[in-house]
Amino acid sequence: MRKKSIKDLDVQGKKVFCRVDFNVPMNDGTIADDTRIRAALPTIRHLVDQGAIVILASHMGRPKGNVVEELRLAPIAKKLEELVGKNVRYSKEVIGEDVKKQVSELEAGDILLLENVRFHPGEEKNDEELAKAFAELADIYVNDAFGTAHRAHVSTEGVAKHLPSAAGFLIEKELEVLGNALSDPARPFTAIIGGAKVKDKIGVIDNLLDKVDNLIIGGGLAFTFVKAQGYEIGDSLLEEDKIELAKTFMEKAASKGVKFLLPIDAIVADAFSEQANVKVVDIDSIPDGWLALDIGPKTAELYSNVIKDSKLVIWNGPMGVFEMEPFAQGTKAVAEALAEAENTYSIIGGGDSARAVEHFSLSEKMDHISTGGGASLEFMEGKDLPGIAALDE
Ligand SMILES: Nc1ncnc2c1ncn2[C@@H]1O[C@H](COP(=O)(O)OP(=O)(O)O)[C@@H](O)[C@H]1O
Ligand SMILES: O=C(OP(=O)(O)O)[C@H](O)COP(=O)(O)O
Repeated sequence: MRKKSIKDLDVQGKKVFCRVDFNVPMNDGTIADDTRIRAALPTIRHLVDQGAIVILASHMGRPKGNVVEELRLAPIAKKLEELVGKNVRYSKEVIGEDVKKQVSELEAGDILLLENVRFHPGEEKNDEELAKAFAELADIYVNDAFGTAHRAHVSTEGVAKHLPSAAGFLIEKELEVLGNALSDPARPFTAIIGGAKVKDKIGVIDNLLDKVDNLIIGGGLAFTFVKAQGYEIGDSLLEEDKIELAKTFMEKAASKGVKFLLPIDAIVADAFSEQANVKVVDIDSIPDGWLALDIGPKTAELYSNVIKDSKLVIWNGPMGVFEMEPFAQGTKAVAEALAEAENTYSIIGGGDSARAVEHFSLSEKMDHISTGGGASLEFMEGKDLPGIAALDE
């Protein structure tokens, strides 16, 4: 069912409580990457232009209900001011008398940014009292925090139950792009799954096998599959209790005619370190005591060719430990193949893959970089995202 859009609302003179995802990477008090702030600008600008009184709420990091000085949103307010070109007020409180007073002083087109909502112990517990307190500040709730849409917290879900609600432009765009990709995919459709979180990604692999033509596996999670193929993997990442499941996925792929691509060679190291001894080995020759930390050059070439022959590619999770130079080549090769593939629509599923693409200065060449890692994964798994489910239809 289509959710109500911010476009369907008359917000002139109305107080709008708008949840955004300003959970940006910080480096010594400065914003290391403002992508998520920029991604929320269309909604914020629309609200300002339509004469709404804009109350913005976001989390940053995981302060677990405590006030953590380094996680205050003051630098975000400043950055936002620069980006929207107008004064942004900032409250050092999440909720309370001071917030109420500040809200009462706002006029149409004004913006107030509340303090990091996760400083309040009620936020992540989806506390009803906090939901009511937020709702009392406003007339309308807009959710534009796609990156946090998979969390059922007060500012993403609870508050929606107390106010008329709608989705912002970023959430709409993410749902449209990801939804189209999955419901009516251009073919050949290839999914690339990498990274380290085997447990988190098992569900999505199962679900994707019903949709894709090619499933490419890389990163640390590949080695549970390599082990399932019967090879020794040394000290590489392994989820012992997922080996049997990995086998069933390979069988499912075979029975569905889905090409299931696993590394055929790897870069192995004798320690998890940039200074380690490193060599390239075929996948059946990972030495005892060594760790596979990247796909090898033959695998990179194989994967690149499949990418270039695809019409649609979704990518979640790096191919190796790209943060360390000796293990960055596989991820770089995949990013470059996507950048060069002119007839391929590329979707990057947030998180570390987005960071990797940025790291190789290839972001501009991608068709869609999702602002949500976990959220885009849960969406691809076919799960309902609570932050979206709670919005009015
Ligand atoms: N072969 C590997 N062994 C161990 N860690 C790996 C390997 N390949 C990739 N990684 C690590 O996986 C991490 C990202 O995993 P994950 O969080 O699952 O991805 P994402 O954030 O894109 O969803 C990166 O920090 C990377 O260093
Ligand atoms: O950065 C986020 O998620 P992501 O790393 O999965 O993209 C979101 O802001 C959600 O943060 P959370 O995982 O602490 O709830």
